[in-house]
Amino acid sequence: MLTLILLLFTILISSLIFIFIKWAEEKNKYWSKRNINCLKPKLFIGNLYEVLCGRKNISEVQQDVYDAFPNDDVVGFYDFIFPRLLIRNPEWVEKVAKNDFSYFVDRRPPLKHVKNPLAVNLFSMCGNQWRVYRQKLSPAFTTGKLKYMLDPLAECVNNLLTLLESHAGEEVDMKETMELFSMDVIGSCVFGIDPGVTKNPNSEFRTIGKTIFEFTAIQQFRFAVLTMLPKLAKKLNFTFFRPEVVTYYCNIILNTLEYRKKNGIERHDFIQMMLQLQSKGKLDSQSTDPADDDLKTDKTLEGDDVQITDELLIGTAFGFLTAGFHTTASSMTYALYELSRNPEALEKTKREIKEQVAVHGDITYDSLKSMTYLEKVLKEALRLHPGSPSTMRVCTKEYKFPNGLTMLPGDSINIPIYALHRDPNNFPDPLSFNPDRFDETPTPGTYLPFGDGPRMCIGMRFAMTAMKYALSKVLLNYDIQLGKTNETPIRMAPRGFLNVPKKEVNIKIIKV
Ligand code: HEM
Repeated sequence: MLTLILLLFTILISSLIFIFIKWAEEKNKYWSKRNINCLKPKLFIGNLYEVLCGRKNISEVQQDVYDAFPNDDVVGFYDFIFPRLLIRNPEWVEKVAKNDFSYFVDRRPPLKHVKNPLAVNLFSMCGNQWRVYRQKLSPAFTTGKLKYMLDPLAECVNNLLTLLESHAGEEVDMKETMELFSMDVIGSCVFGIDPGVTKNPNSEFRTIGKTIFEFTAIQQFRFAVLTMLPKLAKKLNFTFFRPEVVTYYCNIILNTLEYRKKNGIERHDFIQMMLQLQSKGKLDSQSTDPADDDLKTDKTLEGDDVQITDELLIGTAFGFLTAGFHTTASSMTYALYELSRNPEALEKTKREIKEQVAVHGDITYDSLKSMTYLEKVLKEALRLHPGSPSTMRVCTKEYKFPNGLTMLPGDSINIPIYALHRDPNNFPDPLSFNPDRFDETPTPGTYLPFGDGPRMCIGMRFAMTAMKYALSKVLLNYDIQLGKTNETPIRMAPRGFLNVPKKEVNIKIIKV
């Protein structure tokens, strides 16, 4: 009897495993059935094998797929079991991100099974809710508002200079230093507190913040379950962020909100603007500056509304932290790294900064605006090392590409930013650092460090201002030389969603 039960049990388990494997094999035929080229995916992990075993970063893996089919407009990619259409043709990139945006409004399908205040933010919002909230939030990022943001930024830059002062004449790990600076900026300008991260790298804001971005094997497993089996994830009470992280950031915002409301305190930062949004329903000042044109949104939605709850404010601030921290830190690190390897570009940048300081008396908002070469240096650093490997869109209504290829609601699209930036058809001699290539505007759909279209990075202007401000102050005070102990070329950390240097990036700083 026991033998029979064991036999039946073995047959049952084997059949289940067989069905599961057949199901996964079927998933891996998605692109071949649609006659779209792709590199052979592995069972359950798709094209992510080299990422999961730590050999390559997701940008490099997507570039391999992109480069494998140089004559195709699109190629197939498998993110675990999920098929994504990777777009190679820049005109089609423009269609998805900009011209036919109404078919591709969302970044991902709605996160129906996620119950977590930190998940409610602009990045993950969908449809009309996203449109309305983006429209409400956009004025916070206009040129006019950013000018005021220089006050809290100045404090962070001073702390950075104090930190560098104590290491003058030495090799400094810029990866670590810029991460500290970037955390200070988010703490001060977004959360409205003085996180003291540059002064004390072991502060709670930094140590807890660091865990958000750790992509350990357990995190990878949780992420895989959350994305592939969201219902099971809910049953198992899985969240992407650990409960103590959620509690910590919720408390900071709630305490700041309460303190400001109670004491009538006002400060030039994002939390203040979000408080205004909560009390008045909108932010004052609609910008007429043409530089703010990309922030213009859909006016027809002015009648609709999104309730600005405390939960939404918490999610927004946390969203700014996750979207802005690593991207800003690594862009500055890469800019300094490239400048330290390119003495001519470094000299030109330093000369421009000195000239502008002579004209304006100091580093001001207007002097930063006039630093056009520094801007090109940052643009070129962002071309070679974009913070984000790619960006996503999901098809929300049936759509046909010019060759007749049909996208169905739910089909997922990937715009491979890194691969597009390194394609010699888009940028000749793509691996060389040449800021002057930005004397001409890149072909639309080829250069997207901040994404493109109505859903592009809302923090772009803030990030550029913060980076220009800090870099100009650093280069006004220091000469820089590439450290002797770096790996060349520096490699990207293989795990995680963003392009971050794998190891330290040492640069010698010499006081001038
Ligand atoms: C160098 C720094 C940064 C880079 C390279 C960067 C890059 C990006 C990219 C590629 C996207 C996706 C855009 C798309 O899908 O078309 C994005 C979205 C976003 N970024 Fe940034 N970002 C940076 C800094 C920041 C900062 C400092 C903030 C906040 C203060 C921020 C907030 C956001 C938000 C909220 C979104 C989602 C926008 C939406 O869906 O409407 N980013 N960013």
